[in-house]
Amino acid sequence: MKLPAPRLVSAAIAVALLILPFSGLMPDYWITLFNYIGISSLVAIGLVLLTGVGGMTSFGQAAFVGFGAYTTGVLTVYYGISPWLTLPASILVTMVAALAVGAITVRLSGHYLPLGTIAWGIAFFYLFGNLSWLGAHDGLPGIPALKIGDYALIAPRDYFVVVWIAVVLAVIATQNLLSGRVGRAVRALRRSTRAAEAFGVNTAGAKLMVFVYAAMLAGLAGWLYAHFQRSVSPGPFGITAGTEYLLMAVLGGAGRVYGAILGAAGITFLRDQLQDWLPRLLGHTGNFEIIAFGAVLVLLLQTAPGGLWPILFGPPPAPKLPPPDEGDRLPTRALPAPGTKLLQADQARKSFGGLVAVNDVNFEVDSGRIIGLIGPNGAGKSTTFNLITGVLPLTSGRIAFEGHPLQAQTPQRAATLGLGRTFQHVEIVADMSVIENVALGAHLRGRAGVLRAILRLDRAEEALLLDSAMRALARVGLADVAYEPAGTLALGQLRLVEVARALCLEPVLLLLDEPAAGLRVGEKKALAKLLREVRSEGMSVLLVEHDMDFVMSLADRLVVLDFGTKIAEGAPVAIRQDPAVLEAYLGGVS
Ligand SMILES: Nc1ncnc2c1ncn2[C@@H]1O[C@H](COP(=O)(O)OP(=O)(O)OP(=O)(O)O)[C@@H](O)[C@H]1O
Repeated sequence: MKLPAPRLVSAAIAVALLILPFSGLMPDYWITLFNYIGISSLVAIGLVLLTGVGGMTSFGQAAFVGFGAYTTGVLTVYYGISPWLTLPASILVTMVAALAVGAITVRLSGHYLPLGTIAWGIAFFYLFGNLSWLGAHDGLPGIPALKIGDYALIAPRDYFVVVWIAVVLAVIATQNLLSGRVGRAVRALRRSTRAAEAFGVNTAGAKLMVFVYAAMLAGLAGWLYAHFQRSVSPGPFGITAGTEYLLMAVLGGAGRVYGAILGAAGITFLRDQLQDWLPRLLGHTGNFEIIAFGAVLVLLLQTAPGGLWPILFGPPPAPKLPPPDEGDRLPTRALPAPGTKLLQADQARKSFGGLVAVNDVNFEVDSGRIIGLIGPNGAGKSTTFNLITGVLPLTSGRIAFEGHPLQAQTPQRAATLGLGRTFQHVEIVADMSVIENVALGAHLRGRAGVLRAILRLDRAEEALLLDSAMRALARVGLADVAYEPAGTLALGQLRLVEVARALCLEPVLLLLDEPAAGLRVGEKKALAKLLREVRSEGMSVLLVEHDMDFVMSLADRLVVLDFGTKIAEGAPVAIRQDPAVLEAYLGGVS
């Protein structure tokens, strides 16, 4: 049986937490523990975004807590500045440090990225411990308590309010960020960087943004920690603490914001109990809880890699917003007049070492036409697609789109110019709803950035983006599965989701890589009808397809490649009779 909806449970827990510390029933010791849980939750929420959502595993987050803590420590102890004024300074210093470290770190991929975070995590720990003006390994004592007027927030009960207000604000801000246009792009990054880039997402920028956001939350945690502890020393900002924060995010559910609080509570309680019980059981003291944490992590990764939150509460709900007012639409793109020269490939060549995958190919695509790009396996069709869409650079030759040379093309620029594509091997974010996958296609048609999302000022635009996604889904006949997780759909449906996503870009040229593969007969007919419709609206289509009946019945013109070389071009009727094509591709069957 499923527990009640997360919101209900979290509301009940929140109310209980609000009442208990002030009821007199909870001893100070436990309230203190809850304060540490709150402070750790802030770091873990950042890690949810960074690691769970953005896919960047960081062991070094404790160092950013250190930046926040030492900044306020130095400013309050040496310069006597009010702690409330040092809050922005703590966050700003952490932000600057994160920008510097992140600019290098987020470029790393695979296991180099976590290794990189370990490296700077250790480096900052030793830096804090060796700078004499930071008190070296002894740290900085005498940090003042937070005060409201003359009232110092020293009692755990008082500090509880400050900590949990910060946690609630961080949860709201992070949820808001994730539910908008930028958040969708970040969520797409981990599963499909190629898809995100193909629809205009600046992946390096999005990764850096997440990195800095997570560090700022850690900086806030550091500020809270310093004024609660009223002293700072390097110990809590080292790699052990960094690993614990990561464990919190993984335990709760690395992709879920509320999971961060659950994980922080789980690990903090566990550490507290283990530090109590293990020395008694083993007869001497030591950091034995680290061994237990290691065991928990291994067990968790084997049995519940998604963490506890999804097990308890299932997948996150798909976003539903009230539809925009009648007639309210995203701005549309003006399509060129039918017959205008759109795409021109002139002696386009791509070599992979000694292999010439595309061999000085020439062809043109006019607006309002469907052009089929066909050829046997390995003929160079997908490579040609990748040259046009900026995934691969040309070795020589020229490709121009609406007069713009595409030599220094990136996938993001291709999307900006109006090139919308699907992939030969579907690139879908499986754990995101179908409608959000499709809305990713409209990324460039929205403007809302991080701040607007956090402040929830993006709702009107978000409603338009989701409305546009719903319309595209309706066009491909998948409106009824809009709110399902995309991973639950069959391959044929996923291909149609990709078509809908590409349509959501409002492309000038739609590039479809084997869209009919895996489709049933009825679905193929519906897709053919849709492609004729978009052609009549003035859109052009470049279609790579192995299903000859499908492509012959649709295309105005065919370009035939074999071993990277163009061997024929013309109307489908002529191509059917072309001896070179029959020989190379159709195997003599007309
Ligand atoms: N990144 C790469 N590195 C090296 N060789 C590659 C690369 N990508 C493609 N090739 C080679 O280039 C040639 C053309 O491949 P491409 O995928 O473009 O063919 P295709 O016509 O799309 O084939 P299919 O219909 O099987 O998808 C093949 O010989 C392939 O092995």
